[in-house]
Amino acid sequence: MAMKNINPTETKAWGKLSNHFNELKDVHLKSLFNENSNRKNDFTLNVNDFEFDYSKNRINQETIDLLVELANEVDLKSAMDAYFSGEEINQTEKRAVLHTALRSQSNNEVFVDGVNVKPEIKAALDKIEVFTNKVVSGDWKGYTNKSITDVVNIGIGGSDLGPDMVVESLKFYKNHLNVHFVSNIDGDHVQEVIKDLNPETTLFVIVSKTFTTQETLTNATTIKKWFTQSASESDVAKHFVAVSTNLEKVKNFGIASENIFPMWDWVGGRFSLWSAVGLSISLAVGYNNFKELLIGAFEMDEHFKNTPFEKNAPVILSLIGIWYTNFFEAESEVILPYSQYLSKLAPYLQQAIMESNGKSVDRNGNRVNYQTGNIIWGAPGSNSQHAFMQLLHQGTKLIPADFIGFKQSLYGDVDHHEKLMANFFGQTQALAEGKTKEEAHLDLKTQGKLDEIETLLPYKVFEGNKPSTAILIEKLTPRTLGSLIAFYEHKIFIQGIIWNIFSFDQFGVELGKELAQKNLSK
Ligand SMILES: O=P(O)(O)OC[C@H]1O[C@](O)(CO)[C@@H](O)[C@@H]1O
Repeated sequence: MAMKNINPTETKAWGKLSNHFNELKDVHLKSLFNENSNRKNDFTLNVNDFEFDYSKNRINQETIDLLVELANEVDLKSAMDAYFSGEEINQTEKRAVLHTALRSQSNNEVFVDGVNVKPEIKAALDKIEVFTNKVVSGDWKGYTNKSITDVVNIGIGGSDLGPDMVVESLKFYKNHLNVHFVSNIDGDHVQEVIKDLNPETTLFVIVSKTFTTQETLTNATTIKKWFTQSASESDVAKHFVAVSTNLEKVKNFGIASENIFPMWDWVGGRFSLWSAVGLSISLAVGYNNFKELLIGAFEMDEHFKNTPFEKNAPVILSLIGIWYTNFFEAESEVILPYSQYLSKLAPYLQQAIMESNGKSVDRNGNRVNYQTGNIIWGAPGSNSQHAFMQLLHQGTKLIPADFIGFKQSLYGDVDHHEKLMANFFGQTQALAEGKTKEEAHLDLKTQGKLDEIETLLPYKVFEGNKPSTAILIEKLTPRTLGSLIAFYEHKIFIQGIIWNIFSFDQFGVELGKELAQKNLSK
């Protein structure tokens, strides 16, 4: 099953969507709700512990039908089969894209170049489990025979953002180990992290798929130098482990071969937290929780793989994203998790989404004549309400928003949680409905601001009709987090297929690296 490389704007569905857009573009969400009293139910999908409420989007049933027609016309189904079965869909790098195999809980074999990769994945997971248990239990001893208290993940991009985001998101589940992250080439970053660490009780995890990344190698070298000021070269084996595909380079760096965890070419850096790249996650929350994260992702994979497009959450929400980008000409999407634990979700998704779909050449080698990858940004609510939400409510730009909330809090404080979720729902409602001139007039009158009504009135009106999707999840657990991340990963894939671009390479990061290298050798 090969992918079809179709220019989406040349499909029949695209033409129909353009006509449909002209009919719907000025229709207010309020009238869409008035027209259909069952709209919330009609446009909500329940998937395991998730409720995807997409009713506050500027769509009607015809929009969904036409978008699904578009997905069928570009043959999304064949592309999905190619994605899950290990075909070389990353054609520019001649690689399969198999992060889904890393978390597969089924007995299905998955072949890359004729070799079933499932046994290698299982062996790597076993190694992660054994190592995690040794470190967490205190059986793994440092060079002065003390147990490990601190772990430092040294990596950048996908070798940092994913693990860092998950460790932060699952803080509630964490054990006694303190996990730190060093990524920036800025030497102040590494110094800030190591200044309070004790080399006798710290474990360093160097994560680099290629083991050639300037930032990671520079930071690792600085840290090794710092470590060997108090310990000897032979002690390195007790304190340094690495995750990489490049065994030769790791060994040259002085890492013992038994301390090397594998990575594979068929996993992209920004999709790699499910592999040993997630070692610091496993160390922070224990292997069982790491496994739960994988199971959650697998559950979303199964939903995506086996559900008709009309009821398929990643498919429907990706298509709605296309609707905004290519018809409403929205340029950005905001991610608003109503959980402080998810404060690193937006930066993580920035790499996942923008490094994947920030492309302007299609799969036939032609420059695209339509918009692709969006600008992703965001921060947790309720803080964001007191920061940038003004622009969403009354600014000139159309910014579709993903609100992510949980039915239960983790510590169980009902008062706080009720207030948090009242804000969550209040924001989506305010964005959708707005406030009319009449309503604003009445407010000013009630407030006794009679003299100022005429001057203040225009500023007090909210147009509304601002789209949002509410992703409501039972509770933040390793499992639901896994599903949430997998949901966004599939969104990236689907949108890349529709836009007819290659989502899994990242040549755009190279030129700047080359020029930095040239500057250094001047
Ligand atoms: O894991 P590595 O090979 O050090 O790469 C780190 C990151 O650098 C990038 O290649 C971009 O510069 C990312 O795609 C990747 O996640």
